Amino acid sequence: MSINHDTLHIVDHPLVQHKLTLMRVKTASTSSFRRLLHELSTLMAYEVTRDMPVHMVQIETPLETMQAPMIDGKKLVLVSILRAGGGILEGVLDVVPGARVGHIGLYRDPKTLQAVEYYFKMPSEVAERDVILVDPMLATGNSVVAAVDRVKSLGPRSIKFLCLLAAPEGVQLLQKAHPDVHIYTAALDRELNEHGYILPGLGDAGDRIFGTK
Ligand SMILES: O=P(O)(O)OC[C@H]1O[C@H](OP(=O)(O)OP(=O)(O)O)[C@H](O)[C@@H]1O
Ligand SMILES: O=c1cc[nH]c(=O)[nH]1
Ligand SMILES: [Mg+2]
Repeated sequence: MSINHDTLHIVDHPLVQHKLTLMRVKTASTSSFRRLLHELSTLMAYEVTRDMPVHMVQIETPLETMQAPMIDGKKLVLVSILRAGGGILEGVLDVVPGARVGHIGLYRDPKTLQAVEYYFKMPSEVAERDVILVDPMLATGNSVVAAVDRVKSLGPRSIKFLCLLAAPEGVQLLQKAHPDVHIYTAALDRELNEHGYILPGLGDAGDRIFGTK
């Protein structure tokens, strides 16, 4: 199966690419890794929200009355896949502070690489809202497919997935399971290794964000 590039958006802005390179370097400290992830997420938020609906409101400038566009941030639901999704969530919330937030706790079983759910908490109104799922890594795709399965059962209007790094295997799995979900990533890396880690990748995102291991 090949990749559908119509629903895969690689954010190739030089600032995004520069910061991603700094994050990949193995000697990057926990604090700089976390800061870069935050900055990168803010930049990528521009792309993933590009087609957000706006409505016109009447305002008074110092000189006259005009109709001007506004978004309704509350219509957006950000869903963070714990743990590592939290790093992206904070950056996106900086630019869409009114968004509602849900969390899904998932970890990969190291042997089977299947996603195991341990937490699920969503805002009360997800039906007919636009959802952006966030997690830095799309490796086998098992975690994001499990997350989309859960969120879809709540009837949102749309779901997008925002990550930092994607492997071809994970993109294909997500596109096969949920062809309607657009994927936004800073890079499409080469492949997975035998432990399901992305190559060349950046290592274990959760461990690098939180300084565990
Ligand atoms: O596409 P997949 O093969 O499912 O892998 C990607 C998942 O692996 C990582 O989480 P991990 O399981 O390490 O949990 P953590 O965020 O708690 O470290 C990452 O943050 C994704 O959620
Ligand atoms: O390379 C990988 C794959 C899964 N999860 C990570 O944090 N990194
Ligand atoms: Mg991890």
